[in-house]
Amino acid sequence: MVTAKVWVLKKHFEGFPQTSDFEMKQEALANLKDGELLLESVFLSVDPYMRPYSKRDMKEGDVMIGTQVARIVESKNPAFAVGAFVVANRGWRTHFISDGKDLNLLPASWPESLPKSLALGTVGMPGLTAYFGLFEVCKMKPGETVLVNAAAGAVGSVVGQLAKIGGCKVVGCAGSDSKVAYLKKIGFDEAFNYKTVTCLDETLRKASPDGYDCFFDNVGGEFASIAINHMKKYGRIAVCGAISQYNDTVPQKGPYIQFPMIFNELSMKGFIVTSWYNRREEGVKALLKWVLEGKLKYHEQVTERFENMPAAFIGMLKGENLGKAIIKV
Ligand SMILES: NC(=O)C1=CN([C@@H]2O[C@H](COP(=O)(O)OP(=O)(O)OC[C@H]3O[C@@H](n4cnc5c(N)ncnc54)[C@H](OP(=O)(O)O)[C@@H]3O)[C@@H](O)[C@H]2O)C=CC1
Ligand SMILES: CCCCCCC/C=C/C=O
Repeated sequence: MVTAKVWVLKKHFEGFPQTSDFEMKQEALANLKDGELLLESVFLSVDPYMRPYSKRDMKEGDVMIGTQVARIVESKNPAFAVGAFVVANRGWRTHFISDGKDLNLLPASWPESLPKSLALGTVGMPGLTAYFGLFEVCKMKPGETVLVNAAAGAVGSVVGQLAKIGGCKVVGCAGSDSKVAYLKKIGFDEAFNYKTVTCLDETLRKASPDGYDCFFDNVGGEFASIAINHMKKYGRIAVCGAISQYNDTVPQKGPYIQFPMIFNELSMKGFIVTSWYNRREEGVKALLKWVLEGKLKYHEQVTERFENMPAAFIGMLKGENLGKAIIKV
């Protein structure tokens, strides 16, 4: 019999998550029935959505939500061979049993040269968020100027590079000078540290005096309120995330957005990446191709050991990650 380690939400987060809000437990897994598989997590993902979704969808004592790349260690299902790797959505667990219906096999064409953890990042959910958010929600066109915040993270770093692939000028910001240097290295035309600029309004104007056609907003709050005034006529805003607000205990009061929306005839659309998953295969194929061609660079912030998942999650929310935050079990 296999015993899985799992992390549960011991206490709902109040403000910034604390390690004491989590508890590690053990779960005895039953023997496999016909049609079932036993899987072990190899890489797990910590993502910002876990913070707002924990409040919306979880109760205390539930296993933390999340995805993993897992290896099939035992199979009583002829459609799944032992040794194959899958992406699963089974939460913070070291091992689990599946009937195969909720698994996505890694593409057979997955190259040996690429880490399988990319299926949780650049070639996974965050990469797909950038792909559909930029091409479908922002409807980015060649020659335009794109603004993205949280640009050195899992989604933002792909947004900026896809904008370059698509023939745009790209401006990004991040929370440290080393992240800014990374953005320049991967091809951003302009990049700045939003924590140290003296005037965000002036910095945005200087980076693109004519304004922005597309704004891929990962952050919300004050940044978005200022950036909206820098949109060009008919500009498009993809409301992807609002990480600056996820840990607020008192909702922020923003300036009101009607004036720039009306006078510049802007479009602003929120989206959830999974609504585009009917085209998941197309997105994965495109992202994988660009990675293999060297046009789409990636960086992963790998935390070793399942035991360190809460620390990795909290660290990611604090900005300790460059690129995708990953846990290697
Ligand atoms: N709509 C959708 O379907 C999806 C939305 N998202 C959203 O996209 C955003 C980025 O996600 P992801 O790329 O996975 O995460 P990241 O890898 O970018 O990690 C989060 C980053 O957010 C930045 N950050 C944290 N707090 C603040 C703050 N107060 N102000 C500005 N930046 C902050 C930090 O970088 P720094 O050092 O630069 O501050 C941190 O590294 C999130 O808002 C997330 O919720 C993600 C996936 C799908
Ligand atoms: C199967 C994983 C689903 C992830 C959906 C993420 C949506 C994110 C919203 C904001 O961060």
